[in-house]
Amino acid sequence: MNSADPAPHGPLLHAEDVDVVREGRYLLRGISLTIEPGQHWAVLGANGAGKSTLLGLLGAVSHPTRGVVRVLGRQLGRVDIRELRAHLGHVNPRHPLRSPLTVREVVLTGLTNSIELDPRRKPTADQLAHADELITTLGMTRRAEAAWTTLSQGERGRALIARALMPQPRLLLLDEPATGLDLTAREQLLSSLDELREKHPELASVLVTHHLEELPSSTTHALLLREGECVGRGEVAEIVTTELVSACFEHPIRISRADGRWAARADRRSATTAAATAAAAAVAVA
Ligand SMILES: Nc1ncnc2c1ncn2[C@@H]1O[C@H](COP(=O)(O)OP(=O)(O)OP(=O)(O)O)[C@@H](O)[C@H]1O
Repeated sequence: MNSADPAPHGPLLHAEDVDVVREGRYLLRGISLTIEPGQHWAVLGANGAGKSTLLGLLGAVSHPTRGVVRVLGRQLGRVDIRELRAHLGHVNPRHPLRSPLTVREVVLTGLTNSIELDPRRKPTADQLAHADELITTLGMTRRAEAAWTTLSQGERGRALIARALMPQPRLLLLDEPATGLDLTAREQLLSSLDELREKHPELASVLVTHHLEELPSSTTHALLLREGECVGRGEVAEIVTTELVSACFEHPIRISRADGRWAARADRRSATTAAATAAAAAVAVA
């Protein structure tokens, strides 16, 4: 792991009673979360629930309005966040690269956390070998020499995960990594994540999504957000349930799990019952 690691022991991340207020509006309210090595969190919620806002805090990109966030033992607001970011692998699906770097070169930019290659920094033989190992883990060996500009969205996603892992971070943050992928690309991405987590048991991750089908089977914990507030938080089997997910999305949803993966369907029976109850209540009020 990274040699200048500021907190080799203890939780990787600890947020306590955090509020984020922007323009007088609560984007997050009273959020607490502790992430230990080896845990793989899913953050779920409807559009606008505050998932990306939370990921911004965890990635030391923004600060809480109230409450405390400790990333690798360091409190946000009291340390140079650029230093902390070097220990976090943040995968931004809107990576702004325009030039035709090869997949291997893109992965190597993870060493300097830059968009383009830094011509002054030649990678060492060990770093090149590490890049190739990550490319293999992410299933991109045959595309290692391909230019970024020619990659499909799924290939770009996997290249960016390898790039984020280049500095050997302890925490990997993934913002909707499967958005826009076709079925095969999504399944390849999720298998790569499962494999990665198996190979690096100390790595922790946070994956944001609004689709339960996009959760890798290696997910261990979940946090459900509704309008900036926590609806449930804990071990995935206790949180990703019909009851809590329905409350999170404010819609009757039935959750099923098969082969370690989750599926969500609108619960028509409950929807009909809910609509009938609402109609009866409206009649009663009238
Ligand atoms: N800087 C800001 N100032 C004011 N409001 C903001 C700001 N950033 C985000 N918001 C609002 O905060 C809410 C939460 O945004 P956020 O992007 O965290 O949601 P999300 O759960 O990631 O949504 P989605 O699933 O659509 O990506 C949204 O209503 C958004 O418009």
